[in-house]
Amino acid sequence: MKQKSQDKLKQFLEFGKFMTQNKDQFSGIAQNMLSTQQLLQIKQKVTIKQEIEQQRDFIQGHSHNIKSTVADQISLANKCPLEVEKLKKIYLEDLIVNKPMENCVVYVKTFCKPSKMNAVNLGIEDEKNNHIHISLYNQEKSICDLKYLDQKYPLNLKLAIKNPYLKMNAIGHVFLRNDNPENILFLDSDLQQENKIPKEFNSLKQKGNELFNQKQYKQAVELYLKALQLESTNDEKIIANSNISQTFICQNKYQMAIFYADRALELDQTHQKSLFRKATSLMGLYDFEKALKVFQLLKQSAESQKYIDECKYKLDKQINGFSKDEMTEIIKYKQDKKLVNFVGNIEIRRTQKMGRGVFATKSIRKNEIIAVCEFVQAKKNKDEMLVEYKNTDFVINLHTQYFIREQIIMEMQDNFYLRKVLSYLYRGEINEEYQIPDLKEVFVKKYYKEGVDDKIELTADDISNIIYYNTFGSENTSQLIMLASFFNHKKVSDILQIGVEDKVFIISQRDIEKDEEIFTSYVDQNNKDQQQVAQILQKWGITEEN
Ligand SMILES: C[S@@+](CC[C@H](N)C(=O)[O-])C[C@H]1O[C@@H](n2cnc3c(N)ncnc32)[C@H](O)[C@@H]1O
Repeated sequence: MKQKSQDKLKQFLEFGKFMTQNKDQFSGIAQNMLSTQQLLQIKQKVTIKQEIEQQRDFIQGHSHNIKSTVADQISLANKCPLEVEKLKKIYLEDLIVNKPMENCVVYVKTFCKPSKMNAVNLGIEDEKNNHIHISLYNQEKSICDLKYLDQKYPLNLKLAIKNPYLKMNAIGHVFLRNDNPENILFLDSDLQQENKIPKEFNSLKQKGNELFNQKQYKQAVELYLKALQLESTNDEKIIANSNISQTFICQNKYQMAIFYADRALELDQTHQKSLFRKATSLMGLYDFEKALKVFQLLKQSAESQKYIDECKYKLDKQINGFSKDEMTEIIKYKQDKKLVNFVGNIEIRRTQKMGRGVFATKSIRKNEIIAVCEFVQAKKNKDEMLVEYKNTDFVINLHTQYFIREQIIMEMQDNFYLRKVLSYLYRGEINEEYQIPDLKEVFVKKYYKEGVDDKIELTADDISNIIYYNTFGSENTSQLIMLASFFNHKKVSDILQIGVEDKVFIISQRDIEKDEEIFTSYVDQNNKDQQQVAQILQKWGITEEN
């Protein structure tokens, strides 16, 4: 394990040098800012997982010496008593090192399998995605029987930790320590909750609604689906489908919301809530034209009129064009919700001379939102810079490139989707037979073919190449906008890219005909230094500008 991380560090350093030697490569545009908090959380989670896995490997290697005793029979006796509700609820980030937090409780769930040395070691996360290692002392008398531990501490086991104590040990390792088993309360794991599920439609619906109100959407959907499996009446089916639709709206999963609203509407095409939910979802997908038609099916009321007016306004703007400022405003309007991925009327096709490119499948109007997709970004953070790269501002930019790579490698370990998207970019760059991804499947549905896609592997070198050819950077930030990487270069860009939160909006800057190729510009459009522009483009293999 140690060797592995040393190798990784070596690769990073080599990559940094490579970046410095090729610094002209990395000019371009970048506007958005994203905190490094996300990266640190991922790093933390991966590190804890690795530590605990290492211990488990060790235990497995010595299992012939280890026996569990009768005292270790599984017991979930210390179920959560009510008194915990009187304690102050805090999060992992509120803890102070070496100070027991009296009369407080932190709610967490496990995210990896347990191990045991002197204490039982668990990786836990709270509702804010903070992760930490916890050591439970005095829980088990015997040493370590992994089968037993796995049963007692399953994944996603919910725990309430009373009077949590964050400890720093002699070598600076910070972890939660618990010596008193009574302070660890086993709440229900998802598995145990199964047994409590009611068997009758109304109770299922009611329980689903309760979970919905607590924003436990996934669990609520499960109950509504269970209710649908019963021999329910049409009215009941309508309610359950419509409620599922609403649950997906709350998660900004509009395609799914439409699917379930439609199932309710198949049984009653005038069901008001389902019509409303479908129309709202279509708005969420920026399909104002269809949304308007559905809103117009609602019974007339002041409220439905309000939605119709809003929808008409947006449709009119979509047809007649937004100014850049208006567009930014509209996008901001969505900021209070979590943004979703969207792919409009575009697809990837082969070009004559430039490998793959992005083409319009229908005519696209000026200022239309062509796509919304996530991106990976690193921003300058002086504290985290490596000493060797501290000298010039330019090098800071190189560091962000380097940092992105680190971030991607960390994220890829758990994020299959990211691996898949990157594999399309990478193979596109090296293979004659460029792969043609279905953008909707990859970016919106995040579709996955078991047995085929799970073989995707990318080495650190592959990632370096992807970043080398696809990342844009400025002095402060570097971005890898995966979907945007399929656009070829032209002097004057056809598109505008606006970053909002963790997404980039790709917006047309002119009317585009069906079947036309859509281009972006790889260089800063304000750069008047022709020689420099030519040099930058040459490195992309572009000698003549179209
Ligand atoms: C970000 S990728 C664009 C997608 C790429 N065509 C593909 O199939 O993966 C950049 C690469 O596309 C090619 N390319 C883009 N614009 C070009 C242009 N105007 N002329 C020639 N090649 C171009 C170059 O090979 C460049 O390195």
